[in-house]
Amino acid sequence: LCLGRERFNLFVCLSVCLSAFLSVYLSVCLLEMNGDESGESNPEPEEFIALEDFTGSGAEQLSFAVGDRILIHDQSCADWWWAEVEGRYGYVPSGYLHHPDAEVEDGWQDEEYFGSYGTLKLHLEMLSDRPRTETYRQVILSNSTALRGKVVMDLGCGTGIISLFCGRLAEPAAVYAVEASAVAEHTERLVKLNGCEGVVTLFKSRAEELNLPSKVDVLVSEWMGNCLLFEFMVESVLCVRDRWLKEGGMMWPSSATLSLVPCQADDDYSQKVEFWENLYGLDYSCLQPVAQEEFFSKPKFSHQLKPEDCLSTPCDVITLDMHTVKVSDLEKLRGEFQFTVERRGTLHGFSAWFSTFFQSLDEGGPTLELNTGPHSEPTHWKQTLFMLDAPIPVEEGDCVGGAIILHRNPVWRRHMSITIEWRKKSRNEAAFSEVKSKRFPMWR
Ligand SMILES: N=C(N)NC/C=C/[C@H]1O[C@@H](n2cnc3c(N)ncnc32)[C@H](O)[C@@H]1O
Repeated sequence: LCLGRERFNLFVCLSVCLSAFLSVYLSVCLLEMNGDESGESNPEPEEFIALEDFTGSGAEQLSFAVGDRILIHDQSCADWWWAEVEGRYGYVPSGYLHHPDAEVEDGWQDEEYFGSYGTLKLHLEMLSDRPRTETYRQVILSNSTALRGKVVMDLGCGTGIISLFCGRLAEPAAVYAVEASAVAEHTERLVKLNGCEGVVTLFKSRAEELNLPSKVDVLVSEWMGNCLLFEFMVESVLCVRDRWLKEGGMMWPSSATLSLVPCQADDDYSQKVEFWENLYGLDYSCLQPVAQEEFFSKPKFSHQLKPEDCLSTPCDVITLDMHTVKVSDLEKLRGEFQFTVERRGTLHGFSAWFSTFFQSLDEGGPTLELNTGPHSEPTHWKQTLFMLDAPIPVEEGDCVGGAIILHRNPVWRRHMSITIEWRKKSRNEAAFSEVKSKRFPMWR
């Protein structure tokens, strides 16, 4: 009996300890779970800056605007973080956020940028681009009389070809050839080799740091990047314009436009997405969303858009007047569009390209144009393709309306994101569909 009583007491004691342990354990778990909701139990939330506007979908996602301060409570998932914005909780896309302390030693990445132009590779590509280079030659040639006695600056002259056109095809008083990369060593020799040292003076310097003997009458530069603005060399051109161009001086290009067209892209869609449907008799279709993300979340540059893939007449969505546009205007550029579909097909996405225009120095003289679109001779830029996540069948007479927004990256100053918003109205419908949108980083 006494053994039994001892065992009984032991049993009671153990069960009391066990239930105490369980209740403590459960309350900690509950705290942990509740804590996740408001972040109390987690370490101090970290503050990030929104690089971009974001419109959340569903109750789970938080919307915010570029520049908003976002408190991050949980980064356990790579792409979606648990966040708080002004007392609201939800998930936010981590790619839209920048940590203020993240050491951005140089948002312009100048070392890498000018390094890339220090070898011949990119210059060979640009010089091999006949429509590009020939347009600048024609601009100098057709203005040769008016250029007599003028002071010209060639900003970002590279190997100096535009400066040599000026020296050989016209009689300017002086040409300031400005080049910051190591290619300038070769430019020095090219100026001598082509008998232009009396006219062309080379400045191996960043254009923003120049000290010139005089202001200039003409500022010529070939600054255009993918989607017109990538690299944002245009900022250097505008800074130099404001500092060194005489009142009433000429900018070449004088203006630039970004054009857009809704298009088909059967090859890209079949090779990158449909490809996974039936692979040697095997079903790989679960990889299609992965392929969408990997291949279509960024723009495709150097896309060769065929005229027959255009679903409507292109339209100019953004125009820059190079005599008046301000650097601050470049932070956010928005263009609206409304396309009428001209033939039955599949809307896979939109293609973009740019044109630049060169006003004549002679009153009433012809304006020359460099058009990098699908109806012109191909250039090294070709076109840029923005693929939507789901193809949209379209009929002749349908309407595709929307907007394109170029948002400069507040941290990585040579980068931007391009957001395309679109909606469709079939020809026999009265109302447009809901607006959809997709943001394409170029490239951050
Ligand atoms: N992307 C196209 N189309 N052209 C790029 C053309 C870039 C060329 O211009 C030079 N460059 C760019 N920005 C500056 C600057 N701020 N000061 C001096 N040189 C500069 C680069 O080193 C290349 O040689």
